[in-house]
Parts: sequence; C-alpha cells; structure tokens
Amino acid sequence: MPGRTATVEYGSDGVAVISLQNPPVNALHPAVLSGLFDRLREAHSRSDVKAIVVTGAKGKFSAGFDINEFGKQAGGGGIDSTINDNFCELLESGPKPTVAAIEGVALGGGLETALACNARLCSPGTKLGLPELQLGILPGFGGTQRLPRLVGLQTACQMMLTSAPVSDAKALKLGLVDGVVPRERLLAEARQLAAEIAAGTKPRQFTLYRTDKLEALGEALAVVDFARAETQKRAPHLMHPLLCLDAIRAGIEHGGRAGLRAEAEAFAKAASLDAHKALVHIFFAQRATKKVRGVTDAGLKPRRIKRIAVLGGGLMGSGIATASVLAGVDVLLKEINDKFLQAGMKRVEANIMSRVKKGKMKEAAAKAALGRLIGTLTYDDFGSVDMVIEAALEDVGLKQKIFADLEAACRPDAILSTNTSTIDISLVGAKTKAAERIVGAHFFSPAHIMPLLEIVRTPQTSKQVILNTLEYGSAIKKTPVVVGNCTGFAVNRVFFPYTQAACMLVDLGLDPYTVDKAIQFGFGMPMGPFRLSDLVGADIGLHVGHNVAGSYGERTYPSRIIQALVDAKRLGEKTGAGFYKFDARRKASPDPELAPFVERSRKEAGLFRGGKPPAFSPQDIVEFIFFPVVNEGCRVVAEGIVDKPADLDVATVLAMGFPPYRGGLIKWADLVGAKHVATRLAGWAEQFKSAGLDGFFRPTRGLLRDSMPGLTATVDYGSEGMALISLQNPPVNALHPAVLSGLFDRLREAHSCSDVKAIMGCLIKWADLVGAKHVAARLAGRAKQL
Ligand SMILES: C[C@H](O)CC(=O)SCCNC(=O)CCNC(=O)[C@H](O)C(C)(C)COP(=O)(O)OP(=O)(O)OC[C@H]1O[C@@H](n2cnc3c(N)ncnc32)[C@H](O)[C@@H]1OP(=O)(O)O
Repeated sequence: MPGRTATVEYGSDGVAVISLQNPPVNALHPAVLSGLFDRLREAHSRSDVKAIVVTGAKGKFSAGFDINEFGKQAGGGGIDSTINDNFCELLESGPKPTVAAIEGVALGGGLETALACNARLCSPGTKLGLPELQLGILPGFGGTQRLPRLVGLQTACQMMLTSAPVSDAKALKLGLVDGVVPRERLLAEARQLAAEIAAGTKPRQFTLYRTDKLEALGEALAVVDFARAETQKRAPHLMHPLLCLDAIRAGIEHGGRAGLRAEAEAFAKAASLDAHKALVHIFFAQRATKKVRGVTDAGLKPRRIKRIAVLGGGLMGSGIATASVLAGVDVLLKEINDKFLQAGMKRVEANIMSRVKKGKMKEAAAKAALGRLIGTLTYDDFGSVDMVIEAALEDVGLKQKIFADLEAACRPDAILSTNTSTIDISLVGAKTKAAERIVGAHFFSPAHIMPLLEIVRTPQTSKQVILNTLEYGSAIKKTPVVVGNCTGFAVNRVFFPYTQAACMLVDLGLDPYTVDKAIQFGFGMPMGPFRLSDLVGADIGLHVGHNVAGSYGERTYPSRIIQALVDAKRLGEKTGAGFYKFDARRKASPDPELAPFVERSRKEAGLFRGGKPPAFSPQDIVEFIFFPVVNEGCRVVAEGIVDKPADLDVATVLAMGFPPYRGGLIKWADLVGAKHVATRLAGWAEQFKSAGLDGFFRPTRGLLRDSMPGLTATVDYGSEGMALISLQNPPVNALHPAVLSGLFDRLREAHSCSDVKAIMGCLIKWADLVGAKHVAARLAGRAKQL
C-alpha cells in the first residue's frame, strides 16, 4: 500500500521528522501505524538523532484510526493491540523526546498519537478532539488516560462524551497543546522545541504519569460517577459511553497503566456491539449520499449556486433563506405584499439573531449574513439568480402559475425548484417547457435547523441540475439525499405507517401513552407517534393521511381517532390539547379527556371487543409499528426511489430522529434480520385478513426474498456485454415468490446497465454442468452474429 505509510526525514539539526501519509485525512490505517512504529524504532536507534517530530502530510495531522478497518479483523475493533500498545509507549517513553506538529485536524487516534508525544504545537484553525463515541467505540490509543491528565477530568469527560472538538485557542487554554504557531513556522518551531527538550532546556512531559491536573481521588471518582449517572439518563440505550467512563475510572483508581489495560478491554467490548456497527454505517452512509449513480459519476462539473430567490417568506421560506445567507449565498426573498415581506424578513433576522444570543455566532457575522438578504415584491431581479426555491402554499394551480412566471423571468439555465411536500413535481412544471431544470427541494421544518434536504428528481430532471442542487445542499450544510418523485417522496412515504400502526394498536385496546413510552423510551425515538402527531398538528396529519391513502390505499389504515380529534379542534400543541394536554409552557401530560375519543375510535374500528386488551410487550409494540415502516422502506428501495438503501438510513435518522445507533431504518432491519421482520409481518397479515387489513402488513417481495437468502436469482456480467441470470432454488429451481422477485430485480438491473447488450436466463444446475462461462461466451458470439 504505497500511499499509506509514514515517512521520515533526518535533519542536520539531529531531529527526525516522521510524517503520517494517507490522504486526504491521514487516517491511521494499520499500514500507517506499522510505518509509524517502524520509523520510530529506526529513529530511536540512530545515533545522529536527538529528538523526533511527528506530523501529518498535506496540512492534516490525522483524523484518527481508519474507520474502514473496523470489523475487518475479529476482536479489538480491527486494531492490532501489539502495535497500539507499542507505538504510544515508544512515542512517550522511548529514548528520544517527541513533539507533535499538528495542522488541520487531530481527531480520535490522531489526537491520541499527539497526546503520547512529550509536547504538542498546533497551527491556527486546527480542530482537536476525541469523537470516538460518535462511532460507538471509545478512545483506544490511550486517550481515556492521557486526556484527563492533560486537561483535567471534567473537561476530558465532556470532550469524550460529547465528541465535540475544540479549537486551537481553546486547546491552548486547556493545556492540550503547548503553543499555537503560524502554519509556515510550525515545523521549524516543533523541531526547535524537540531539540530543546533533548538538550534538557525544556521539560519532557510524560502525560500518562502526570497527576497535577487530576482532582483528589474522592473528588475525581465523584466526577466520573456524576458523568455516569447523567449519561445513563441522557442515553439509556447506549453501553459504550459507560464503558468509556469505566476505563477512565480504572485509571483514576489504579493509575495510567492499569487504565490502559481497562481501556483495551472496554474498547474490545464496545467494538463488538451492534451500536458500533450501526454508527460506522451511518458515518459512511452520510458521506455517500453525495455520490449518486449516473449523476456524480457522469463526468460533469457542479456549478456553484451563488445567488438564489426564495418565493414565500413563511416559516419554510424564511428558514430556507436563513440557511442560505448563513452559508454565504445571496438571497432574494419574494412575497406577494409588503406586510408578508416584512414578516418574512423579520423571521430571517430573528433566526439569525437567536444564534448570536446563543453564542453560536458573532454579531459582525450576523450582520454580514443579513446583508446578503434582499426583499422584493416583483420578479424584476430574477434574471440574476442561479436557482429559485418556491415555498408558496400547497396549491397545484398556484404553483403552476408561479412556475410559468418563473420560466419567463429567470435565465434559461436557472434551476427552478419547489419545496412542496405533497404535490407531484411533474405537475408543478406542467405549464412550462422547463421540465429538465425542475426539481424538488424538500426541506424539513424548521428548515434552517433540520439537516436533511430531499432533492426530488423526475425522469426529466437533468443530471447537471441534480448535481448543482447537490452542491447547493452541501454548501448550506445540509445532507442532501436524491430521491424519486412519488407521494411522500422517501421520508414521509416510509413513515406513513408509523402513526397508522400506532392508531391501530389503540383500536386494538392499547393505551396511547403506553405506545408512546415504548417507542420513545424503549426504542429511542425522540418522541412517540402520538406526541409527534400533537407536535405536527392533527389537521396536518389528517391531510397527509388522505394524500397517502389516495396513492397507497390498499396498505393504509384509516386513523379514525385523528379525524375525531380534528373534528373536536384538538389539533395538538397549537390548540393546547390533542392526544396530550399542554400547559402554558407547552409541557405535555396525559389527558383523561382523551378517553371518549379512544372509545369511539375503538367502537368504529371493531377490532377490540372489550375485556382485557391483547398482551403486547414493549418490544411487540416497537415491531408492530416499525415493521410496516420497514416494509414501506423496502418498497422505496425496490422502486429505486432512493439510489441505495443507505440513503434511506441517513434520511430516517436526520429527518425523523430514528436512532443513529440503530443504523437507520434499513440497517436496523438488517441487524434484526429480514427473516424475523417478514415472519412477523406475514403473521399479522394472516391475523388481520378477515378485517381486510392484510394489505397493511403483507411483506414485500424484496423483504421475502431477503428473508430467504438461498432463494433468489443471481446475475453474472460477462465481458461481452452479456448478463447471465441464474434462478437459485435447488434442487429444481421452483419459482418461489422470492425467486421471481429476484429475477424481476436482476432483469431490471441488467436492463438499466448501459454496457449490457443481451440477457440470458438459465436453470442453475444445467448451467453449472455446462459451465456458465461457456454458455455466456457462446451466446455473446451468437448475439454479435445477429
Ligand atoms: C483507536 C482510536 O481511538 C479510534 C479512532 O480513531 S476512530 C476515528 C475517530 N475519528 C473520527 O471520528 C473523525 C472522522 N472524520 C471526520 O470527522 C471528518 O471526516 C473530518 C472532520 C476529519 C473531515 O471532514 P470533511 O472535511 O467534511 O471531509 P469528509 O467528507 O468527512 O472526509 C473526507 C474523506 O475522508 C474520509 N475519512 C475521514 N475520516 C476518516 C477516518 N478516520 N477513517 C477513514 N476515512 C476517513 C471520509 O470518509 C471521506 O471519504 P470520501 O471522500 O471517500 O467520502
């Protein structure tokens, strides 16, 4: 692996400079670690070397252990413990002193490498932190021991538990680095400091053995125990933060070396948990949403969106304008009259000033952002914008008129986007000839805070438009996910069974508050479906329900109780009562006055005949509600609404608060097992068949296929443009629905591949006997002839 290593240069000043090399972020791949280890040993053994400086190539120190390597080796989370123990020991206590010269980032194992050095200098703009908990593990190169000894226990616990990095200035204040030096002098000053330590004119620090920053034993243990209690309260489902605190505690009680052993044990335990697999999956999935097959690999260059127009200054429009001006994009905010315009401009101002109040932004930067906002009542300046985002009322006729006006007012290359959440994107542009530059830009409320942006493409949307919209999404710090055009797009579509299944449980005799508790506290959603309904508003929920019923009627459940709440004007938070009642500070509590609504809904549904409600454990509630959501997710994947299943994982985490440590919707289903999901769904479909509700549960073909991995169809792509599809269900390849579904999917896949010219299907046994290669080659030859 020539690109992944550590190089060394020996200077005439007696200082060896070891440089970590693994662009773009010098992740500590095992090859880099073993390179570092070898170069260190070599430098320590040379008589012309007095001291060692460790740095990173190309302006980045290191973003930590190579996350791709997790799970590749059994046990230890992919980390070779012999190298781990030795390289930090060699850095800290080897014969020659070491200094870290840090630029850009020192995160996770990268910072731990620097912590093991005897001193640290960094350049302005560097971010330093231990974000391992975000990946479901804990620092594994001694960070749990050295960080508390360098910056104090309380700060160290906070840095590890929040995963938040600190700036160069804060690092200096905390004692995490010994100096901040301009980039161009960093290496020279690190060399000098290393030489001075070697000469004995500056002290050599051995962080693992320091105690001066630690509190007295009793006090220190109390700090850890308090952090533990808080963590248990805040993240009751997570084990790895507690394992991290255990390792810290062991070091406080028994010393740094014992602490290192405890850390290694805790690390291995955390690395074996599903939460780690799920969080690593989300880390990569989140970065992969920006890679869309056929779009980002089509050789096109994205164009920067510098100036946009937002139509509508309501909650959504002002949120979109806020996110844009904050990211340096100029915004024209258009409204239909001055009153609405002033209200919209004030909303943007309030959004930005609230960041100043919270200390997230300086006043000067806020002023600069607001300077990028211009209000208008006309289309006069629309010729200057690269993109329009329409955020007007959800009315097809109105939107069609707006888009026709936009076509006339904007440049022919301007992107015309709509923030609709319910209207077919193709309909919106029906009165224009601009279908190839019309796209959905679906933000989630509040738009300046929620991190997801669904980019909705139609078959006509051009690749360049999708690419430019992806670029805009990233620029305004959203995670953009490209999705297909269907009712509800990706997120709202997969989540329609969420509230409906919950309503069915109530109709079956369960208490709504018990349902919410199981979903929030048992599973880890930010809130249960009924509390969510109160937040969104029962009227909005009802409107969405009608929409999805129109498109997916056979698999929806009529939520009678929501209709009844709307009729009674119990819309939720905004009216003071819904499923819950709300006090003046909008604090929710169970409402005894909900009982008659529950009774009436049950009576109309006719699923509960009175007596004792059916026994549903919290786990049963979770599965009853989420497995239909998974089922719809499988449809969204199979229909190609998302580019890849992981996009849906990211979307559900960012838009719905699906617990990231469960990996997102589809990853979670994978971890639970497709067989279990499909079996339970099939069971409920059977149970509720007589009530005509089997459609709500019936497992999709894709799910059935995944639940029986042996039964499928496989495809081999030959070099001659021939795809060979084989049916797989020995001994006679009976056409089980899972095999048919596999065949269908493989066929679609092969038809969509530009380099496939012909497709051949065969029975696997016979093809095996003849030899698939031979069959494919003969057919390819024949295809050529023909
Ligand atoms: C033993 C130890 O205690 C265990 C560990 O060290 S675990 C690792 C701990 N470190 C981390 O969690 C840091 C993870 N990285 C990050 O936070 C961010 O990538 C960053 C702040 C370094 C850079 O952010 P940004 O500039 O936005 O670039 P970003 O797109 O995230 O990353 C650039 C590329 O580097 C990759 N990358 C970043 N950190 C990586 C890592 N530690 N390992 C492998 N790849 C990494 C990304 O996947 C991305 O790859 P791609 O271009 O193929 O998609």
